[in-house]
Amino acid sequence: MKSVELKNGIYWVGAIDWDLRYFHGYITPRGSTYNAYLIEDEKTVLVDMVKHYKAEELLARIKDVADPSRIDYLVVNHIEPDHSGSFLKVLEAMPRLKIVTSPRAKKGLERYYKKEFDCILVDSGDELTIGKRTLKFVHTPMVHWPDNMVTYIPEEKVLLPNDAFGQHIASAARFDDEIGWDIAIEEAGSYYANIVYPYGDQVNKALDIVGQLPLEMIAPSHGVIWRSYIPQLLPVYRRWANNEAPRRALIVYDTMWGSTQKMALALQDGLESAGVPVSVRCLQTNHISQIVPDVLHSRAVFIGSPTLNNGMLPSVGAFMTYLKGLRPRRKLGFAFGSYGWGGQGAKEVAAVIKEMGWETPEELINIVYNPDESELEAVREAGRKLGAML
Ligand SMILES: Cc1cc2nc3c(=O)[nH]c(=O)nc-3n(C[C@H](O)[C@H](O)[C@H](O)COP(=O)(O)O)c2cc1C
Repeated sequence: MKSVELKNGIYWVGAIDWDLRYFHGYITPRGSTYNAYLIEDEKTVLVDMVKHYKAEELLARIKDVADPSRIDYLVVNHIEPDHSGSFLKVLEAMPRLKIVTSPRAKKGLERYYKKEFDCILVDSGDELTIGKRTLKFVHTPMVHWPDNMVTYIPEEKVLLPNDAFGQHIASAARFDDEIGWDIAIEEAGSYYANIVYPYGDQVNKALDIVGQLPLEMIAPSHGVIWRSYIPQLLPVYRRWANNEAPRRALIVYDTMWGSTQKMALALQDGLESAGVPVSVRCLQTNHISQIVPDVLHSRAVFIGSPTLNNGMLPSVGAFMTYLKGLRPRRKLGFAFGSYGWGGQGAKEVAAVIKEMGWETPEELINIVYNPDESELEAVREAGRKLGAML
């Protein structure tokens, strides 16, 4: 297994997970990578690791550059098992290694691996000299776990930010320009929407620091390494963190007998006639994790559910639970649906929308059984009205 030299003695030594399709509830059609980095200087440093079943691949790629037994430091930027799962095997192969991490990560490692570890604990702003180069650590708590930190190498202008700026892509390409902006940013958006979305305030704080650093390379822990598209990437991340979305609409719904679907399509019609580009996602054919990137990229979001047994459909319930946890803000939208006698489905959706603090010019549109043409026209009109407000 080969390593890839990124820059003067800095190597990618990670693992490629070609078969990964499910990542803690998130569908990953392109697979992923777990990126680890080796820095060769007077001291040899491994930054981050890989998932448990990829330990051998990590060690093989390290051996391409250095004898693992002479590695001096392991920097743990984040303890989540997709990065730390190989930790015990790494410690076994690297007996002289000293662990460099944050106090919170040390506690987390000890909980996960049921042992005490001697660590060099670093605070935000601390530096470690490894020869000609310096490693500078910046804590970025809750981007997206409490232990998160990033490592910066000022002499090389390289940032190793772990999960920030990541994307789930398995590829022979190691760099953004090898895969192209469109795929890299699409997957970065999907990653942001599914994993980082709730932490916009913390991302903004991290961007305030990162934005000041001279950057030639951002090497995250998943996907391709950013070297050509950094000037485009940082403003996009800032917009996501600020919950700024373009003038687009998303309609998400499920249906049992087609009535809520008719309403969804009438809404689409109304929005389109107001000149708003619309995505329509039925929960029978789209996984919730593939819909939330559209939430990120849409200023308006409409959610439809029929009523089943005094509540919303379970598929819509799962979507609402996921969505609420991701805390999307600055959205416009309303609930809609068809019902027979109680109408609680759309009402439950409306209650969650209210809880999320979205602007709702129409609170909800709830129609008994199969909508007739005049009712569909009212839905179309609501779409046109809201489209004009966007
Ligand atoms: C199994 C089942 C349970 C239902 N339970 C309720 C209910 O508790 N309250 C209600 O108002 N309507 C209930 N309905 C009626 C549906 O909400 C109604 O048929 C609606 O028009 C379905 O919309 P759809 O065509 O978009 O699926 C139920 C329908 C089915 C099939």
